[in-house]
Amino acid sequence: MTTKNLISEINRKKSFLCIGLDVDLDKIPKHLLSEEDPIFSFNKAIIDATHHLAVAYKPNTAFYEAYGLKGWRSLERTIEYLNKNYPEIFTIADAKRGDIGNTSTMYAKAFFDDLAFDSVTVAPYMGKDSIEPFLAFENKHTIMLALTSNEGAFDFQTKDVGGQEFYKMVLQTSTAWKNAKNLMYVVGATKAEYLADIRSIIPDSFLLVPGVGAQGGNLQDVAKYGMNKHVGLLVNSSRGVIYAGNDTQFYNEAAKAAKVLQQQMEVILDAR
Ligand SMILES: O=C(O)c1cc(=O)[nH]c(=O)n1[C@@H]1O[C@H](COP(=O)(O)O)[C@@H](O)[C@H]1O
Repeated sequence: MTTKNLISEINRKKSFLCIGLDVDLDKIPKHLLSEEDPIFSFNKAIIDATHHLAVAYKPNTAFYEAYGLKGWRSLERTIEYLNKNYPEIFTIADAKRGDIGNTSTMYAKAFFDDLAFDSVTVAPYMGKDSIEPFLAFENKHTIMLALTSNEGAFDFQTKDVGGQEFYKMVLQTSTAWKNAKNLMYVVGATKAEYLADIRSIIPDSFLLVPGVGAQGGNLQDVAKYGMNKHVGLLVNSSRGVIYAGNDTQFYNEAAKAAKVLQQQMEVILDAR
């Protein structure tokens, strides 16, 4: 999907919501466990109930890899279902990959060619030659960790390196990489106050902002400091949406939770 299409979907749906499909068999409603593929059944119900409220879905691959071959099959069925039934939705494989060049190329093929995701998350620690293989894919997006939502973000990312914080150096450096136009960045919603500085380095890039909901990030602050002229934000909530209910009508509860976020986003977008 092109960035242009993503922006027009955001404006059409009045939403920049991304729903995280982080499916844990211990947390899904018990009646689904007797189904042939409980994870896919859960995802399908959530997607069908919320697709009009969200512009993106983000399965975190850990939650699928944890169940081995069966889990990977559930991931494959989920992305196939999204691409076939809701092609206007932006899809994110949250896999946090990145390795030496030839290995990164294989990771990129796995998520862009084989599974046909629109984007994949990557970790920047190994530098330029670990990320450029992802950027070589046309109309695919590589979402690089910049300033993460967790406590450990302060271990390295905010450390001073030659007069500036490390995450700023990462952002600045990445803008010179080949096909940098295909980069988006992850900034945790719990770090909203950093967004103004981040925008001064990458004014036009899309940001994936997880951490609203279960981690306590504030949507209004994220929008205040992080929104650009094209909106430029995808705000993710996983547990706060998908586990809003736990009975046979769980998908209706998820839709209600998604609607609350979408309505807040609509107010923010209308006030621009
Ligand atoms: O890359 C991510 O998506 C990510 C980066 C980050 O800094 N913090 C973060 O929580 N995430 C992911 O975003 C999702 C957050 O889930 P909830 O806290 O349940 O909304 C999980 O899949 C995390 O792995």
